[in-house]
Amino acid sequence: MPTIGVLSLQGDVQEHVAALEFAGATVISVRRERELDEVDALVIPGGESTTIIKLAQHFDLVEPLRKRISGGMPTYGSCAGMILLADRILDGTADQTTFGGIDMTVRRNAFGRQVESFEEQVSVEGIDGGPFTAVFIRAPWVESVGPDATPLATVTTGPAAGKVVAIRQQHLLATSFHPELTGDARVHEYFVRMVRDGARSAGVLPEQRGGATS
Ligand SMILES: NC(=O)CC[C@H](N)C(=O)O
Repeated sequence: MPTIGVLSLQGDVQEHVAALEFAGATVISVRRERELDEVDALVIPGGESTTIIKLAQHFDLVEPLRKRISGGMPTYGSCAGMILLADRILDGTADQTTFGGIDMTVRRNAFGRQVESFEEQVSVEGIDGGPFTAVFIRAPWVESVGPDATPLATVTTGPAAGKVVAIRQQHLLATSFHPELTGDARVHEYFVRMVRDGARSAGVLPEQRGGATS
């Protein structure tokens, strides 16, 4: 069973922990580099990207995180987590940086001030069982996608129709919305499968993990 960390600096950490445990992962909180060293994969929660990056700087986590993310650690970011996985951002604060990893430009708070929060049915490529009730809370969207990343979902109605709200690049996954808030664990199950598949192809599971079936 893979150990998945949830970056626990700020944001809806507990909701991700619950969804990952439901999806069959062993979960730990990550706030220190030594905790990061223990995990096979990481979730960056929704919250406030400016606060998360500041706290990551405070805890000397930025470079270790960049190294793990670019080195192949499966990582999933929801909402603020999506912003933090973007190689480029728009409408960030003056000095706002990210961990990067996904070849995309993300616009913060893209859905507009009036629309602080809304729901929409969104189908995600590669995830069966019908559309998600996607909850957007001061959410980003993906403004443009580079050649290395693959969009998995777009908004279909309203002024934001056509905007990408879920994306994957190899071992990295991001959604503008918060599946951790709706009791629908399919995105987390998809991520746990990504972690297991990656570990298997790297020869880490199941042989070097004691042969347990996973
Ligand atoms: N729900 C969220 O994670 C909101 C993201 C927030 N607007 C940010 O810039 O980080």
